[in-house]
Amino acid sequence: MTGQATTCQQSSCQSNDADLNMKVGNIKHTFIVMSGKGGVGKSTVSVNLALSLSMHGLKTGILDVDIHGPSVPKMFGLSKEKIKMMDDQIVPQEVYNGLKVISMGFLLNSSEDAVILRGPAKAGIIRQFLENVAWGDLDCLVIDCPPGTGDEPLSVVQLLDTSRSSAVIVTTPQQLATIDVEKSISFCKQLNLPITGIVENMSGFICPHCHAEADIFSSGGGYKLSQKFDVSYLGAIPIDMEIARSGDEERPYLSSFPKTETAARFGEIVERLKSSYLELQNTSETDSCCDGSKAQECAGPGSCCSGH
Ligand SMILES: Nc1ncnc2c1ncn2[C@@H]1O[C@H](COP(=O)(O)OP(=O)(O)OP(=O)(O)O)[C@@H](O)[C@H]1O
Repeated sequence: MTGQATTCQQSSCQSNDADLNMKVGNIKHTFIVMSGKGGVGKSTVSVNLALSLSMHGLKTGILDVDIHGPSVPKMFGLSKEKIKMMDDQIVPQEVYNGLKVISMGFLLNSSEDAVILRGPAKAGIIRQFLENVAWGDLDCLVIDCPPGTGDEPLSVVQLLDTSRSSAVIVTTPQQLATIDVEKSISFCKQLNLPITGIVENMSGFICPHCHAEADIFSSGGGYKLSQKFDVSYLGAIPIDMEIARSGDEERPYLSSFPKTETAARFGEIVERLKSSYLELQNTSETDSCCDGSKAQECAGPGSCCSGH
């Protein structure tokens, strides 16, 4: 463990919620990417969705809170980067024309370093990544969580305003993975975190030669889950050898293959994320009064404004 990683800055942990709300207030919406199971492609999906949102003109950031296995830096070719500070603030790395990236990996001396931290220390680091990063004004922040429903996703949800955040749940099609996703859905429901929808990754394999599709890990598990729990289905990403290769070559798939069948599948998911983002923006605008209070809470003319 590195000295930096272990040091939970007490002053920051104890800073008040108003500070955090003000900073996070510059981020219009946060998509929290979760999965019940490890290795289902959550980081791959997070990285490519964040890049695509950014390429669609939304000011976007990605925060990797996978404290024990941060893979986002490698996927952007940023493995050697370290945390940069300016005026007491952490400065995010910028890639692909303005996509902002922060990862626990930037605190490690090397990717082989093991991180041994208990829950409260992890919560302190996650808080700093939300509070002390110069994110600027963002339309969307994508948060890549470690698998499961442990300390990291719990801290993220507790620190954020759930009216401006929602979950994107990634699964593979097999029953074993979908059983674990049920736990993620239950986690969101218990914490009142809205679910934007489910993405089924590694859903079938498109042969690069004959273009026939084979269901190697079966398919449809994510869709069935969405029906069972009345949650939106965002779409499916096939097994694609170029996705695996891109990860190894330290670049996001969509940066090199923007016009393939797989890219089109990512595009459909991003369109759904964008619609959900715009819908939520409209709702919050019509819902809020001139002083920032909820319209329903406004006592009407002569109280905070005369607009109702
Ligand atoms: N659709 C896909 N086609 C081919 N390979 C994929 C696909 N999705 C992910 N992979 C590969 O699977 C491996 C695991 O992906 P990734 O690291 O994104 O999973 P994860 O769920 O974030 O893992 P972890 O549980 O460790 O956080 C990577 O090598 C990645 O390149």
